[in-house]
Amino acid sequence: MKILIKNVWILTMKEQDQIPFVGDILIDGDQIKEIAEGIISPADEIIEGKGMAAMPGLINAHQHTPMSLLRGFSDDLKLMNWLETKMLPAEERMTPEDIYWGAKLSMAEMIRSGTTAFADMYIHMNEIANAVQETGLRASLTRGLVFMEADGGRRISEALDLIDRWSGGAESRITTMLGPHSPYLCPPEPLREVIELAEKRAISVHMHLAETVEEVVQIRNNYNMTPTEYLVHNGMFERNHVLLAHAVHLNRRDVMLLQGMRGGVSHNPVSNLKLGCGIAPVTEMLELGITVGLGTDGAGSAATVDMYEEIKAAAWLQKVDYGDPARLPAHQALRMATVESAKLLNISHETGTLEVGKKADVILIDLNKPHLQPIHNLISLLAFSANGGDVDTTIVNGKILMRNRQLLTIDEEELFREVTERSKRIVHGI
Ligand SMILES: CSC[C@H]1O[C@@H](n2cnc3c(O)ncnc32)[C@H](O)[C@@H]1O
Ligand SMILES: [Zn+2]
Repeated sequence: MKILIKNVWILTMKEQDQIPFVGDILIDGDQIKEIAEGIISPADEIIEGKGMAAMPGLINAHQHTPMSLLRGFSDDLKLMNWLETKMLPAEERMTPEDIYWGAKLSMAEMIRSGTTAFADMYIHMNEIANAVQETGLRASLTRGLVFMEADGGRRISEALDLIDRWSGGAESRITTMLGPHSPYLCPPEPLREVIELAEKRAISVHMHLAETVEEVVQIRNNYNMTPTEYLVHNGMFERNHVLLAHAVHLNRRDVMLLQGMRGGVSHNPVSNLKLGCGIAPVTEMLELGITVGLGTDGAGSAATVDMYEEIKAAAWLQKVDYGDPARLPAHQALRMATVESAKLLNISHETGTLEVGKKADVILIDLNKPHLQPIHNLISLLAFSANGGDVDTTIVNGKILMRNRQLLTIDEEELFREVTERSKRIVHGI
């Protein structure tokens, strides 16, 4: 299948300060074949891009997709209380089919708001992989491992089963990681086992870190270390590529300990704001060369999985935290949501920028909207004025998943019917 996008504003995200230009993009199969002005080529589908902007699909570096079923069910609680009294009991009531439909609900929202790839940590990952296969998205899937319960061993076997069954699956759109949940739910011995397993099999690790003050206090009381020191002490960063979610409560020494790590940090500002967790030291990490991408966390905490909200929140938080409007400018926030997140998922050789030879993960944003005019500075508009509803077309791996805001791989009527019934049972037991 060949797709030719004509006369579109192009933002490749390849260089730091690329100036957007008007041109054409030719997609052949799953790859970008050419980016230039005036491309003449036969194509199966020609998209007139006049009045639109093309940019790399957004990459959500930390998600729990089925938690869309728990959206709006619990507000105004602190993280531990929210998790222990609301989320975990509801998750106990979720069947594998619920997980499938909840994941699909998140995927519909992601395609609609321009996300083309995401990193997911949850349970019943086989169902999520099936949903990825059907919807056409790109994903890094992780079975979350919690070791405070007796069946931690079974969960490791589930994690390995996911890896063996799905790595490279769905036309190579699926990759996998190992997911020890967090320092507070992973004691040293099983944590070290997971780290060794990850090293032996060259699998990346996806883990929550230092999300709350309470976590820092608990790890200090148990091990007389910060959560970051705890991971270093157990050998997390010696050889592994690691995707750390949150990293809100880091002291200066912690930030320095992360310098040079393979992988990096997924900043999830909306979830951190809503749960009252704090503001991550993003610009400090960036100054030390640590890769910082962007994620939403689950819709149970973030309320939406629209990455445009994260782009804005990330920038606003750094500006207000330092009292300096020059912190985290528009192009840097967009980089975090694309090329930097791709590094966290270990897929930057394939996606995260618009480049010849890379996978065709492209989104088109409709600029014919009052809030996107006039076009003085396209980068500023896309970072600070656009929202997920402005995405007109979403293409992943050369396949169109949404065109003119019509989803092509998901039946939304059926989806809404399923999630309405299922969420009632999960949340209210009816
Ligand atoms: C065992 S699968 C993943 C597990 O993580 C829980 N979760 C969702 N959001 C957060 C968060 O912000 N911090 C910590 N844990 C979170 C989710 O409910 C699943 O149980
Ligand atoms: Zn999370």
